[in-house]
Amino acid sequence: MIKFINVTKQYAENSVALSNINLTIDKGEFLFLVGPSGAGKSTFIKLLLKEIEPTFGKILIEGTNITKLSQRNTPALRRKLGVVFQNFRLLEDKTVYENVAFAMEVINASPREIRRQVPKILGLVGISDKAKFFPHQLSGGEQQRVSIARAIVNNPSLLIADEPTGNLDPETAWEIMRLLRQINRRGTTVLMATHAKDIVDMMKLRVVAIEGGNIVRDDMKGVYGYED
Ligand SMILES: Nc1ncnc2c1ncn2[C@@H]1O[C@H](COP(=O)(O)OP(=O)(O)OP(=O)(O)O)[C@@H](O)[C@H]1O
Repeated sequence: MIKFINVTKQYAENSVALSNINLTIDKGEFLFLVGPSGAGKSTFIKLLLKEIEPTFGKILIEGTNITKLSQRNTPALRRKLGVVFQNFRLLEDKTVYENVAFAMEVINASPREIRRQVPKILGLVGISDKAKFFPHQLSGGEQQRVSIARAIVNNPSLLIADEPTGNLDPETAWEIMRLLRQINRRGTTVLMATHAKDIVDMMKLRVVAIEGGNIVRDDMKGVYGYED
């Protein structure tokens, strides 16, 4: 469903963030993206989100070459992608329910669909009892559940998680991992960039390691492979 074909991203003349990357991610996979700081992980994610454009090469998402996509068609692409960040990025002046509903409002879902879908997703991520709370009234793990709910409420085919456990204690981090794996088992492809060695080593899933803009490892049932 995702293909990077000879993708290079050069920010400046002497700064190549990704160098001739070729990678295929199949539908339903769970993939960890690892590598030292500055390796190119965020650049990889920004390219998928079309926040930046590759210098060379193309990126296909479900057969669509996103590098060729017009601005008019970019929202349709973004609908296929859900994103979760380390620092949650919830709207502080909206309740849990409203945060998730808002993601549906911006794609013009009907009020009826929203009333039906939001409670269902809050249930799925295990946060129904906090629907009327504001983000500052929630623990970090609960806030991350809300941000996951928001990311999946429009049924994206790919969920991108950029360090989703980075701000959580180990126990809460594992709860979030169980949730991401559950969402993956329901059919959503998951791409997770992380520095969480224990999690990567325990889960025995596909691991792609980037160093200096190159893919240096791509293993099924891989390991983290770094000491930090
Ligand atoms: N806007 C930019 N302009 C110039 N160089 C950049 C820019 N963004 C990133 N880079 C460079 O590209 C390289 C890859 O950066 P990137 O942010 O993708 O790394 P990363 O693997 O996500 O790191 P981390 O694990 O610390 O988040 C780095 O050398 C970085 O300095």
